[in-house]
Amino acid sequence: MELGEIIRSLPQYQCEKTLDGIHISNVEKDHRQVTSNTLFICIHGYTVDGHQFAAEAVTRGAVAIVAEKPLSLDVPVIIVPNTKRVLPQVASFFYDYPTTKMKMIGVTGTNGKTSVTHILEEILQAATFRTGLIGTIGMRIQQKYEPVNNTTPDALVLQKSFDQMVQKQIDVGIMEVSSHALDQGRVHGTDFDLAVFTNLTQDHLDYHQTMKDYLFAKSLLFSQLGNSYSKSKPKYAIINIDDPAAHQLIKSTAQPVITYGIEQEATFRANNITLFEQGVHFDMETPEGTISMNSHLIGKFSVYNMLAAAATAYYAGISITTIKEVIEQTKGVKGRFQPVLTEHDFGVIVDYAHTPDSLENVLQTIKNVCHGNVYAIVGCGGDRDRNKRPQMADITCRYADKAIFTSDNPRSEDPLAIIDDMVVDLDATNYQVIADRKQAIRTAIQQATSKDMVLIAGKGHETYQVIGDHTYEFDDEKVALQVLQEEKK
Ligand SMILES: CC(=O)N[C@H]1[C@@H](OP(=O)(O)OP(=O)(O)OC[C@H]2O[C@@H](n3ccc(=O)[nH]c3=O)[C@H](O)[C@@H]2O)O[C@H](CO)[C@@H](O)[C@@H]1O[C@H](C)C(=O)N[C@@H](C)C(=O)N[C@H](CCC(=O)O)C(=O)O
Ligand SMILES: Nc1ncnc2c1ncn2[C@@H]1O[C@H](COP(=O)(O)OP(=O)(O)OP(=O)(O)O)[C@@H](O)[C@H]1O
Ligand SMILES: N[C@H](CCC[C@H](N)C(=O)O)C(=O)O
Ligand SMILES: [Mg+2]
Repeated sequence: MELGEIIRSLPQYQCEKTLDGIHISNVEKDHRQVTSNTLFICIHGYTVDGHQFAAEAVTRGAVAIVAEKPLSLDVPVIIVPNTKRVLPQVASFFYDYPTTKMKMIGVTGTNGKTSVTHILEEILQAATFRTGLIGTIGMRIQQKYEPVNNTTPDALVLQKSFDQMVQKQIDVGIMEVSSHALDQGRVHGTDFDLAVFTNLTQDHLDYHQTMKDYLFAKSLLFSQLGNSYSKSKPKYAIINIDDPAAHQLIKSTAQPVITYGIEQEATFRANNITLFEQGVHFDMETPEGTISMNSHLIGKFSVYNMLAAAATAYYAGISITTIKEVIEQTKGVKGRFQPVLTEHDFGVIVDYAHTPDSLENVLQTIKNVCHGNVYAIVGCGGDRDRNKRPQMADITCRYADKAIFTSDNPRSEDPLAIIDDMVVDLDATNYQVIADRKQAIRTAIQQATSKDMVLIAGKGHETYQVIGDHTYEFDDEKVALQVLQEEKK
């Protein structure tokens, strides 16, 4: 694409050199990715200022630079007021607005995004749609996951991925939309058709400061959902009506609202819920009548995820019959209430609960089905929301018979200092501190006896543990299996 074509699409810019005759074959914001004929965009980040890499980008092949200030370089330097706002504009223009060429589903909320997007992927694939998925576990176009740096990557990575999806004739893009992404405009330029809200509870207060700011960030997905009614590309906001934030989100959007829930009247509503150790039964009210559902997924929170997926799939054009069939078959996602297969008479569950609400839901679910003692191995991530630490410790001690506080990903923090933050005001005494995660898992497994259940919370699908500057291999499921074997239990 010609540089002039890209730059003239911007509302405001200045450049002293001619833009003509320069061909752009790549756009980058990281100088390490620059190749010949790249347009390099300098981003002033949280950690470093990308302007300092502009000269190196030119050495590597950048033929033009977008910046917020003059830089003395031999290539054209296009000055704009704010490169962060320009990035999504250039990205979607360069890749020719790929999300207008497929159906796009965005799922936001504190908990349940990965779970809901995966159920949706299964339903859509069963209905023979070709799907592209982006989220915490990675990106996958139809089959294999590729790693992504963020649950919701930046606009450039996103638009490039959507372009790949269009090239591969993907019908529906499904993605998790994090509050950080909404706040930073990573999804500017993404034309969502269905925007889904799971729930809002405390997390990320290190970043958003207050719950009001956190809610505002979430609401952007709904306020930015289309700007006109369109027959060819109808838009829907799919909202969990039981969540206290629901009404604020409904007010944020001009598009038709579809509700789901358990407590309140809703378009998709679950009644007569029976929770079992092996799954859940419920009746689901739908626009086509009530159907009975039998699922392998566990816990009331999973009912919410199934309702969200069902409502979204229905308004994406899938039949109720297919929705029911797939939901009844699905076994869930790696690391979300995942049983570790043991031949022993106690259960071990790996779960990604890393917020107070998710931990409470999961422990409540285990408590309801466990006939012995509940062991919970819980830690909190370093360099993340500190407010949730004492809450998570308190919840653990309230539900578990025996709590073991350990390390999650301590990152740059002292593991014991994180655990201190967790237990500092704790009145309960039914806990032990074992900072070494493997040792914590071993201790619980050594102590567990018939009918007990051991919850290993916080890291779910993760295959690593970040301690200081090092990333070590660590997979809760594998470690649990190894310990079970070593302990001959
Ligand atoms: C706080 C935050 O959101 N940071 C994001 C931000 O990083 P940053 O601003 O620190 O970037 P930076 O390192 O200062 O770099 C600035 C610029 O210089 C460039 N650069 C940098 C170094 C270099 O050698 N050369 C170079 O060109 C960079 O490419 C960039 O353009 O931009 C990066 C690229 O888009 C993101 O990967 C990064 O996410 C970090 C890793 C992160 O941890 N983010 C978390 C808070 C987050 O976003 N989490 C949510 C999930 C939440 C949930 O699931 O609940 C998510 O969506 O992942
Ligand atoms: N609807 C829900 N409500 C509350 N808790 C849930 C819900 N769904 C899942 N959980 C719990 O939250 C954990 C994380 O679920 P999931 O990975 O689907 O959420 P997420 O929103 O993608 O999280 P992240 O923000 O880290 O990407 C699960 O392991 C489970 O413990
Ligand atoms: N998306 C979540 C992941 C947390 C996972 C937990 N294992 C941790 O490292 O804190 C976050 O950024 O808060
Ligand atoms: Mg996720």
